Amino acid sequence: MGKKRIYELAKELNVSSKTIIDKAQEKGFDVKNHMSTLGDNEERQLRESFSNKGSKTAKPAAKSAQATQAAGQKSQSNSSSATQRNRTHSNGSAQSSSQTNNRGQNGHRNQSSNNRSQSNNRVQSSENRSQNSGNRNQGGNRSTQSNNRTQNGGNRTQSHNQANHNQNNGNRSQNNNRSQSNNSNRSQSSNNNRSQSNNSNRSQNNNRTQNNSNRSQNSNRNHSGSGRFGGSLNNGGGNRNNNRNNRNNNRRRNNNRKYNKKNQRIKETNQHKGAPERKNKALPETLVYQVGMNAQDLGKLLHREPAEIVKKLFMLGVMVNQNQSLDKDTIEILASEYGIDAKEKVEVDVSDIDKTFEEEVNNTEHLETRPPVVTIMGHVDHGKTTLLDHLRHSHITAGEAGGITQAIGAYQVKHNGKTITFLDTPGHAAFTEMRARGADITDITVLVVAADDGVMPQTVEAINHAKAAKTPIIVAVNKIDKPGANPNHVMEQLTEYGLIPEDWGGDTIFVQISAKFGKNIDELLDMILLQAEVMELKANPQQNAAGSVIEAKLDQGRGSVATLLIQQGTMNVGDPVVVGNTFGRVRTMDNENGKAIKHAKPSTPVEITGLNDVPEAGDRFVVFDDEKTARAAGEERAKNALMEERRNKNTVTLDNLFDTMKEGEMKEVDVIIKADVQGSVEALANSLNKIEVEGVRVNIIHTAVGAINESDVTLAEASNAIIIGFNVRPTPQAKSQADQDNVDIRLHRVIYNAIDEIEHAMKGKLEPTYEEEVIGEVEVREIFKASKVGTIAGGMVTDGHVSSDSDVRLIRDSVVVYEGKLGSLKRFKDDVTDVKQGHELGLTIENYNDIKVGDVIEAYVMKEVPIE
Ligand SMILES: Nc1nc2c(ncn2[C@@H]2O[C@H](COP(=O)(O)OP(=O)(O)OP(=O)(O)O)[C@@H](O)[C@H]2O)c(=O)[nH]1
Repeated sequence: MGKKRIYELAKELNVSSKTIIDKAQEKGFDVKNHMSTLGDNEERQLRESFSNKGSKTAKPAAKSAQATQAAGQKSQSNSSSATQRNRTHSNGSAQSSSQTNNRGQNGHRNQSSNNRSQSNNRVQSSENRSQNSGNRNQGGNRSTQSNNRTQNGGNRTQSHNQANHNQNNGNRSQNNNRSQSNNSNRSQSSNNNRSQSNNSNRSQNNNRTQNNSNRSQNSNRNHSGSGRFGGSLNNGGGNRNNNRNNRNNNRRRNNNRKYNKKNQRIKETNQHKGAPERKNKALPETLVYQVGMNAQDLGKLLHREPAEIVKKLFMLGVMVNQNQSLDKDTIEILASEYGIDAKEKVEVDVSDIDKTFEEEVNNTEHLETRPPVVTIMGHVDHGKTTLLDHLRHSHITAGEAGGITQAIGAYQVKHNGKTITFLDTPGHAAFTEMRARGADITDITVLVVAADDGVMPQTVEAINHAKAAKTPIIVAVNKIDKPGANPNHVMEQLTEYGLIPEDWGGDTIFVQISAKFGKNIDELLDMILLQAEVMELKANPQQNAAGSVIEAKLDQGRGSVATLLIQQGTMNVGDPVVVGNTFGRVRTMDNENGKAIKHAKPSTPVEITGLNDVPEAGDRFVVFDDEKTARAAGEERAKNALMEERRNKNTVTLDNLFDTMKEGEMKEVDVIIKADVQGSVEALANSLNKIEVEGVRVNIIHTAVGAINESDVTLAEASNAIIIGFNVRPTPQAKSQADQDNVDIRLHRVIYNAIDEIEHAMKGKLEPTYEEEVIGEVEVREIFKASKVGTIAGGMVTDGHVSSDSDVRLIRDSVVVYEGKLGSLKRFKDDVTDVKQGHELGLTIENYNDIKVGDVIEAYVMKEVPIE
């Protein structure tokens, strides 16, 4: 026997799945939902705990049976009029009643071979339905049920119970249940027939009893057409309806018979085999479904006729046609009826290429070692371009405008038979900008520091940017050929930033080079490869390509041209690709030397054409299996405007810091400190490091002396950091960039305030401070009373102005009499938003009428106080 599922046990025990789940969890069983399975021991324990409850649940049934008896006796004399009342409800409720009954029977056809216990189960299930899930019938039937119970239940229930007493005392409560259910059947049908048929058929087959009930409905309804209400209703129509009802009922009766026969068959089959018979094609092992599928869809997946699915659902108590959408629970129960597992197929949002990208990048199959991707960073003129130039044996420096690297490029060099990919960025800002757009493409950072110049501000920024990106740093101490070169001094300086040479007990690789003369360049490449080896950089060349845009432009002749770095998979000419918000097919693909290639493996930079628009640097790209999907995804993304998304991106600010921390998204609050002098930077950093709140700590990712610049804002945006400015201000460009990117800049003049503010924000106590600002004064010169609006003060603005959203203070003889809000503000008869000094006005004060001539009304607003 297979393991029992929660819902199956729930059905058997006549309790909700949730009750079982709760109980199971209470007992420490590992169950999650109604589909969870139970071990034999667990099942036994649960049964035991519910067997106690079972006797409790039987009580109300017994009670209601008693009530039935009593009521039945009481209302016997009224039975004919009550019958009429029922009839008025007849049509709709009769239908649902027959449905209910059938459902109940079929749903439990497998549970027992004993007729009596079948009927018990049936009763239980119909009760379940009326209590828990079958809201469908409740409203319409309730009144008729009670009436019927009153009329019919008495006699039959009595005799029935007596019989049960004689037969089996243990079943008493169940039998009572049954009589209840029969009563409710009866509610929609007639008494006489039912009582006859029930009496004669009950012991044999309850299905038939229902059919009899249906039949009896017809006779009653016909009766009613010509009976008490016949005259007042449309007689002819009534007959027509009755005939139709007869037909319907006959059909239903036939159906019921058919189903009953079928049920009997299935019941027998199931009793023997325990699992439904498999027809024609084998069932799939798992039903991979989507919520909302209908019987037709499921039929295709299960290799079964939709009609069979509908029937099966019908037996499970779900009345649907082939086209009706089904919910998750129904589909899962259906699958378990077929004895197979069900798994929901989650709708893939093709336009969410970030998700696809992550999946592709995190794929761990067929992994092969890939070349490292290296970014060279450093202070201006320290020799980045010269180094790359030497590596590529070309002469970029000579052709560069102003000698400053202008474009982002990417190149591959071969060393000892291995490949290294170099990204040439115009500084750390671009590097961080790429990161801000989600393109974490650098594996290793080479920090170039001129030995004659030493550590400069941008060297420090570069270190912090690389650290924030969590890439290992290899220091290339450059220009060692120069007379004033002092590599040791550079090494000393860098220890302050945590970059300690291996010789000195640290773990940072230092290489002393001369980019200009090519000294120790091979050693540098060796070290890069060594670092790469330690990092075990791998990718799967067998899957669809995914990666990032290094740069892109519109070329007059070739259209959109994009330099891409392939981070995963292999890109082929002809591949359908979505790049950022654009899409296309790879028409041509060149390597960094301008040579056309057909395939490109991970870590390869390529230049492609074929996109329908120009993507942005830092955008991600994903190759799709077919062009149709790529187009759909690209168009969808274009529609959603990626830029818009970025703007709405939830950046961390002090205002939302606490909430973000609460959501468990944060373990560290990243902070950038800029101050006027180094002493303040250190004092602030030390104090902030000491703040400890609920396991969250402050992490200072960058500190420097000087104004807050664009690079700081970019770093803050990429790292979700807050910038604290101490005695410094942001540059205008940095300010507008921060506004645009929602980067929180906090400016302070007192260290204590800065610390206090961060601490309060971390504790969720940060509240804006408001200050009252008096904006104007009005002298009341006249009073008007209006029944609807109350007292209207006519007067003159003697100072400042009054605006319609002002708060007001009524002052009489220099004493504040009332404070409240302005109700209305008028000039002559018009509502206005503002009245200036020297102008007359009319005003009311909300909820205050005791205004007098000579009063002074002071208007004020509450202003948020900017943080010091
Ligand atoms: N003597 C000497 N000069 C070097 C060396 N490396 C670079 N230079 C010189 O330093 C100057 C600046 O070099 P670049 O390579 O343009 O420096 P960069 O870091 O790329 O500068 P930006 O592109 O402005 O960020 C050039 O005149 C180079 O010739 C070196 O190893 N030795």
